[in-house]
Amino acid sequence: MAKGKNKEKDEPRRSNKTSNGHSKRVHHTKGRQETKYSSVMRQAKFPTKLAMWDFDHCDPKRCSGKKLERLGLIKSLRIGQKFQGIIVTPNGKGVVCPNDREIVEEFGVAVVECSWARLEEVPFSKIGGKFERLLPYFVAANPVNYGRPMKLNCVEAIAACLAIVGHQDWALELLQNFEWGPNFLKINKDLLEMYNECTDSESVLQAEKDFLEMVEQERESRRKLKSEVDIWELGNPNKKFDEEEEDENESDEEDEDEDDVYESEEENILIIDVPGPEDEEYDEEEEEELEEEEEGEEEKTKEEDGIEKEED
Ligand SMILES: C[S@@+](CC[C@H](N)C(=O)[O-])C[C@H]1O[C@@H](n2cnc3c(N)ncnc32)[C@H](O)[C@@H]1O
Repeated sequence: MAKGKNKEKDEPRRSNKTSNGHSKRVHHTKGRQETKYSSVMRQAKFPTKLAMWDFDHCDPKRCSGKKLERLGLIKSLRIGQKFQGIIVTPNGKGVVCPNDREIVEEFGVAVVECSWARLEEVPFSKIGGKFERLLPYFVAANPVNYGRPMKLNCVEAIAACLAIVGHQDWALELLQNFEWGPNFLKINKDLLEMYNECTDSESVLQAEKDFLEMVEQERESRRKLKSEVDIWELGNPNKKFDEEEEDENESDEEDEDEDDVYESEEENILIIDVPGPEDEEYDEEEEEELEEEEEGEEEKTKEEDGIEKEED
């Protein structure tokens, strides 16, 4: 039973045997009788069958498969037992596609609850079934692998499969059992819309390829744009280095620059010296600092001009 998170509504009492013929465990918590049967009822209520082969690799507190099991939404399968529905597995051949809808509706979805780091320990030949599938590109929303592509946990993998075949409602129903869950559908909204328009595995793979190419192109043009902007913001680099050399010779002034920040006594403003490429902490992305440097440089030039004129 999930700790204090049992959201099950009161269910009508039924036989005290589970679907496997085992006796239902009964827990007495704070005067309330909680039975495993409510879980069984929930599974019966979920619109399709969900199953997993659980290899007990993961911390039960963080394992999404185990949580689904505690909620009675998923059934554990034995090694050697095959599954008739769609099996979302790293061992899959094709990818899940909208054409899988009927299989999902009739026979359900299964996953392999194991650690990503211990996949080689999984006896894939002894589990699985006729419809083993990979998932196309998705980004994980779970706290363990947040933001990482492809490494979905079990509930995300099942939800992704349900959503691809057009059952976003079922996907959401499942994900809502996790605080972060609905975010999975939000961050993958565009991808899902794209996959929903496909038909078979090939068309999903093509959509995935187009999407990844588009992302790469956007990344490339952002990179180009940024480097152009940086060049303009830096001004004339030759001029900058000449000036720095001159500054180095003026050793008295240099002491004031020790922390790269000093105060202009005349105008009482902070002038920040932006580190150059030779400085250890130089960061190309600090655009704001570069802007301030330009302004600082202008101020400095004005000051120096003023001094020279006075000396003249
Ligand atoms: C490796 S387990 C990790 C489970 C995790 N410990 C949890 O809490 O859910 C995740 C399972 O989800 C399914 N899965 C996740 N991402 C997948 C993908 N890109 N392709 C196929 N199956 C995937 C597989 O069944 C995989 O074994």
